Amino acid sequence: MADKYEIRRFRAAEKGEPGYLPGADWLRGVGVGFYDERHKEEFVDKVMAMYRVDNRELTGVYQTGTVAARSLAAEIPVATFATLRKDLNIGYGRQLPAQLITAVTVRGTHRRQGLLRRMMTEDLAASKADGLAIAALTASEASIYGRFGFGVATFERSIKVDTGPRFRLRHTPAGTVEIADRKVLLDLAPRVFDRVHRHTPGSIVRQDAYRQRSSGTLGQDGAEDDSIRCALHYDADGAVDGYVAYKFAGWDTKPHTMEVIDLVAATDSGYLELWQFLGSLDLIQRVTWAEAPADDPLTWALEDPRCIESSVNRDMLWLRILDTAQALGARRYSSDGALVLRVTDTLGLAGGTFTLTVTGGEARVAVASDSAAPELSLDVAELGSIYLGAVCPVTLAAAGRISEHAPGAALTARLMFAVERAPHCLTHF
Ligand SMILES: CC(=O)SCCNC(=O)CCNC(=O)[C@H](O)C(C)(C)COP(=O)(O)OP(=O)(O)OC[C@H]1O[C@@H](n2cnc3c(N)ncnc32)[C@H](O)[C@@H]1OP(=O)(O)O
Repeated sequence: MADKYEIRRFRAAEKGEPGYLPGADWLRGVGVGFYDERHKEEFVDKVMAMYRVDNRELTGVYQTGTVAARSLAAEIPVATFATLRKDLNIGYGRQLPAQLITAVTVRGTHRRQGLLRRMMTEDLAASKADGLAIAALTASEASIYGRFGFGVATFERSIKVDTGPRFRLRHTPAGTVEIADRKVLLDLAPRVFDRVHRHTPGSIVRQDAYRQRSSGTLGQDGAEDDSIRCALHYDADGAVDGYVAYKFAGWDTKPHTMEVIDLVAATDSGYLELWQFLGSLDLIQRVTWAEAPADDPLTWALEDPRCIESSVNRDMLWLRILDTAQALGARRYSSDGALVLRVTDTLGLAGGTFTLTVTGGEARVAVASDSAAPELSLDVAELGSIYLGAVCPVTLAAAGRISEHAPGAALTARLMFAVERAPHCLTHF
């Protein structure tokens, strides 16, 4: 493989800057991998400008020999991989910088030759060497990333809400909702999201694309999207503390449907009041949202929870612990206790035996000798799964994914790793 392919890594650059062309070719490679239509130049320019704001590192794998006649040029990578660094809320407002991995593609004609493995293992090792304790991704298929030590850590679901006469919430409004021009979200969306991020375990700081998409500045083909609508929630003092960006599915869609593009509320009452607003829209009988929380207060606020038709919970955020002692030490815990954990890691980054002692919610982590008797043994992927409190260690033990050597140790882990409110990640990347 070494002589057939060359790996290049570079930072995203804007139009007019030296790295722009390789970036645009790289984006074409991503489009080939995900079966996208060829992007218009306006779209590419906007995307590269956003990537630059996020300081994305782009990795491309290029053919070194002569490419087949009339096939895609050698400058279009046969494999792509991108990373950016953003903070992850690990519970109780604590933050850990995470290596976010995205845009992973290998062209069908070059697959199963180890290109993904090479890009992934090199990147994880470099991230650890850089001092990061955690990496994260969202997966196109659930069968790919476990082998690299990633475990499912948060969930989401798609919902269809019947907003006909039976839609009634048990909630007395504390604030108000008003319609606004979509463009106000360019400025407001990051500010509202920042408040949500600080109190939501599992939340990841958003990349620049979010405010652009929610405000309709970046539509499908890069043009403005005038179909995006926006409503703002104001608290009792008149300050904006929530918003919903939404889109009408058209008169031909029956029942008449409004699609939520982004719904972000910094307070519990703001969240319910935005739903009251959506439920009150005249001529609309259904509201859909593809990224709703798995554990959703809306369900419990509805007089008739069966207004919600929901998909099964889907895996959303996958976590990969890179440094076990650092990751365990960074968390605040919900219950005091002590555990000896044996962590296995086939990539050799985060394995070992660790004692975790929690007093007053604060952790002390020590590396134990491998001869120390573990109370729980688990792969690093399962450690990633239980880390944010959304996956129950007792269930993983029942599934044979965690071995419990001391009776009750999995329950102790469950109580310790619990977080202050349901984890949810509103950031796809
Ligand atoms: C974070 C994200 O961006 S998610 C998006 C992922 N990308 C896609 O789904 C786009 C379409 N698919 C692809 O581009 C490619 O098939 C990829 C990226 C999934 C795999 O790339 P490849 O270079 O073929 O993988 P590679 O040869 O390195 O295989 C590594 C290992 O993963 C396994 N593997 C690869 N793809 C899959 C898959 N889809 N399902 C299950 N196992 C897989 C291989 O069998 C191999 O296993 P082993 O090392 O234990 O023997």
